[in-house]
Amino acid sequence: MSVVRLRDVWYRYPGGGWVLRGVSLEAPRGITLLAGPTGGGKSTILRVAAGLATRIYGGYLRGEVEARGKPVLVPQDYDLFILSLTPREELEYCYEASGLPPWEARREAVRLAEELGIEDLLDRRVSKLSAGERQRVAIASALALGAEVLLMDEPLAYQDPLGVESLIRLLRRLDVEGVVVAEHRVHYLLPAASSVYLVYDGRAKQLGPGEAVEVLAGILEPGLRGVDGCEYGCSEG
Ligand SMILES: Nc1ncnc2c1ncn2[C@@H]1O[C@H](COP(=O)(O)OP(=O)(O)OP(=O)(O)O)[C@@H](O)[C@H]1O
Repeated sequence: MSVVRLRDVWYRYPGGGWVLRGVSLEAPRGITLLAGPTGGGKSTILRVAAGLATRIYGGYLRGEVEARGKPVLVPQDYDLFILSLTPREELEYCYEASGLPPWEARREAVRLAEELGIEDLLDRRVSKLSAGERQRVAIASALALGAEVLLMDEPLAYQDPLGVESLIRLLRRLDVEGVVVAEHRVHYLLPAASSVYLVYDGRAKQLGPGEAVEVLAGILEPGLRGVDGCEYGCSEG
């Protein structure tokens, strides 16, 4: 059963040509990796899956888009996503926006912060947090908004290897239906992925465990071949 399903989806931004040209994909539970060359359409697929493409950018969309539960897109630029002065205010605001009364929003904000290990950040200024800390807050905000399918655009950008490992551990244990990640640094995510799509030229092609390393090494990361022969979905924890 897929958590996100696109069927023959075509999309173009206002005034432009088609940037998605018949995308069909099914993201199962767990982490789905969208990889591919720059400008291939990864971010646009996330926007379409989140139901934001035509709402925010306009343009023209056709084809079928379904998500199991509420999809929330965490964009690469967290400053566009986190609107409050402090994480506490942000989480309370998101919970209230999801329909909780203020007293419950206050309680849930603390509970979620503890769950994600960001309770120490609650009363810090968002503007003074590191990129990695802001990312945690953005993920928490998405969950507080009721995300059941988390869509993440290049979450590994600007993260050091330790930050990457801890983010991937977090993504694997989140209580959501599924996570769809657009990412260039594929070698970190391949072992954690349940499904991998190569996105290029407005199309998406599913890559099986046996071919992902070879194909992505050819296009994105020549070093992949040398790292190990790990097939995706192979590592635990
Ligand atoms: N807001 C926009 N308005 C018009 N065209 C856009 C817009 N955003 C993206 N595009 C175009 O859509 C195409 C796909 O872009 P998209 O950002 O989805 O690719 P991507 O695979 O995520 O690229 P990258 O890896 O560089 O982030 C590109 O040709 C891009 O120029």
